[in-house]
Amino acid sequence: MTTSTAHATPACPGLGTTVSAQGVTRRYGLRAALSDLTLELGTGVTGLLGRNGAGKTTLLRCLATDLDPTGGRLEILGLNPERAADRTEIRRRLGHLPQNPTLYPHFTAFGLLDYIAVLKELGGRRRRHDEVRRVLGLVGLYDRRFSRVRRLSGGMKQRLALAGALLGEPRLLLLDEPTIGLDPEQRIRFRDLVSEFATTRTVVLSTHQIEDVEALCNRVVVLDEGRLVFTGTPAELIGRAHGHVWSLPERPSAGTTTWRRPDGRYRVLTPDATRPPEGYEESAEPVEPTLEDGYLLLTGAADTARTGDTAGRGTAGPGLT
Ligand SMILES: Nc1ncnc2c1ncn2[C@@H]1O[C@H](COP(=O)(O)OP(=O)(O)OP(=O)(O)O)[C@@H](O)[C@H]1O
Repeated sequence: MTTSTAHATPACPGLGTTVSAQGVTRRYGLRAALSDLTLELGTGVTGLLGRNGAGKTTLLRCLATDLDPTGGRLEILGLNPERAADRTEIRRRLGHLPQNPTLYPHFTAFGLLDYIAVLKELGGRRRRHDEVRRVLGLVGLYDRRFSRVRRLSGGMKQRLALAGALLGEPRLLLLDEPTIGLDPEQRIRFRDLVSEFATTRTVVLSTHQIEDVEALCNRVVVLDEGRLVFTGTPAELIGRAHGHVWSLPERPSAGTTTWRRPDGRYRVLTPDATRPPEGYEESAEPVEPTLEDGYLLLTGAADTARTGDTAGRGTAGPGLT
């Protein structure tokens, strides 16, 4: 299912709605970081994609009740974040890993999570400590629980911040670029953790790592300049690029998104038409598209790469309707 701007979109069928946004707008001064966003999300992992500045963090911050929309209506976990009592209840039930989490450097890993658990009002001392140990185990930092935060590596700090978001088993988990700095082993561990977590809960994952979206998400939302330009399954986004990807024996003269593969042939993404680039009708071989191809076509980035025109946004790919 695809939408250009403000069309209602169903959540995962049969799995209930966790987040409902109706015409949500968020302005910073005159700039609209989110424009008239209508969207419903349910159980599972939703991948939030978009270029730098597309509005992903702004959307997550609105869902985390950290920012108020300047227009439209949000419903989160059946509650209205405009009402103070509801807002408190939403905050009790959500976990948020922000883009630049604040981690007090002189705390130990355990002490920091315990501090967050106190703020989250997670029961008495014993229950709280059990919960802290549980999430430390989930992110593979149990052995480092007595290390000072400042002595942890970048990837470990990221995992510690994730553990903080997981405290209390939130119903809604908001993750802003969570896999930055993780090594491959930890990234797999992250996928395992999030995919299990999302069998009964809602996860919204903002990322530039398209392979994480392919691996984890049952739903993809693409933002472009604050507008919703796609919502659907990963397979539907890949489907956008069918017939647009080719393998050629040489770099085509008319530029398009391309690179030289290890086998010496050039992988080419043609934004305009589902036919081989002109002059290569005989030698072109069709290539199975990836999610990245669908995304590049949708956001017009394939055209931008071709022209080298980073400001030229008038050449949107065929997915923009
Ligand atoms: N506090 C702020 N004050 C003013 N403008 C802001 C503020 N935060 C974000 N913006 C602007 O809002 C727009 C959306 O920013 P946002 O951080 O939501 O994008 P993003 O998709 O998360 O980007 P990235 O992928 O780079 O993290 C951008 O134009 C940005 O410059």
